[in-house]
Amino acid sequence: MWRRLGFLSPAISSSKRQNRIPESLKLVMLFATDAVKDDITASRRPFITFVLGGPGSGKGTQCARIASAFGFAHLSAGDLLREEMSCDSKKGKLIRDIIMEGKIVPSEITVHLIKEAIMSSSADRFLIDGFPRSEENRIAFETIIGVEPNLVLFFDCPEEEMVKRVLGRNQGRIDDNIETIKKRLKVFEMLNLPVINYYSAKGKLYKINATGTVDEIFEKVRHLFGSLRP
Ligand SMILES: Nc1ncnc2c1ncn2[C@@H]1O[C@H](COP(=O)(O)OP(=O)(O)O)[C@@H](O)[C@H]1O
Ligand SMILES: Nc1ccn([C@H]2C[C@H](O)[C@@H](COP(=O)(O)OP(=O)(O)O)O2)c(=O)n1
Ligand SMILES: [Mg+2]
Repeated sequence: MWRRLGFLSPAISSSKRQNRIPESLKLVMLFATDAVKDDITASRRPFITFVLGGPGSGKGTQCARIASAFGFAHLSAGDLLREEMSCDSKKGKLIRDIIMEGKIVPSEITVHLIKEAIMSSSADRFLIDGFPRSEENRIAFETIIGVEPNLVLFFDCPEEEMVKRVLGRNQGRIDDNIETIKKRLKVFEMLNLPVINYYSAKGKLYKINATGTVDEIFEKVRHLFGSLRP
């Protein structure tokens, strides 16, 4: 199956940028012992799908459809961070400032939130929406949670369409403005494309053209998940 996905995913031009792992994350990785990993993987091996794509490419919209049609639990990294951001704490303020700037929150914070969400769910299949957004995110997940995704979806959408959708989103998000979206598009290209290339090379990537109506896009997604039987 994965070989087939690899065949379906055309190679994406690679980024020359290197992502550096910060010292703080190296420490977390050092202490991510097997005992910690076993929290999630000892009694079960959930089917994990990462859902990637630029801001406004339709990840959240399609995840909601996949979750209800195929029984996945939908974990949005952005939603988890926004929930944490609403806390009146130093960490909440840090997350708010980073999101406003269109940058990526330190991986130890995001992976911790995802880990808690997986552990408090009894689901056997997860959509992890908007993660990993950088090589640092990806490596932190693999190290701390100790599993790799079974499948990676990439919603490929032209920039002008993404900008139009984000500006029309109307959900009161602090980052849905033209200044932040411009920064987010740069960050997407610099940090997220290398992750997409990584999974493409591993034959785990399924690239979906994200233009068209929600129904048209979901038809392609439905076809993929219908053939999976996770
Ligand atoms: N295929 C589509 N065509 C037009 N608008 C869309 C489509 N898919 C999603 N949208 C709208 O675009 C906005 C961004 O979609 P969303 O699912 O939040 O994207 P993402 O999670 O990738 O940022 C939302 O207002 C959503 O209703
Ligand atoms: N893995 C992640 C996911 C989101 N974030 C932060 C930075 C992102 O710009 C914001 C919003 O992410 P979210 O996935 O909700 O955004 P979109 O649905 O793509 O518009 O959250 C992060 O730092 N790391
Ligand atoms: Mg989203």
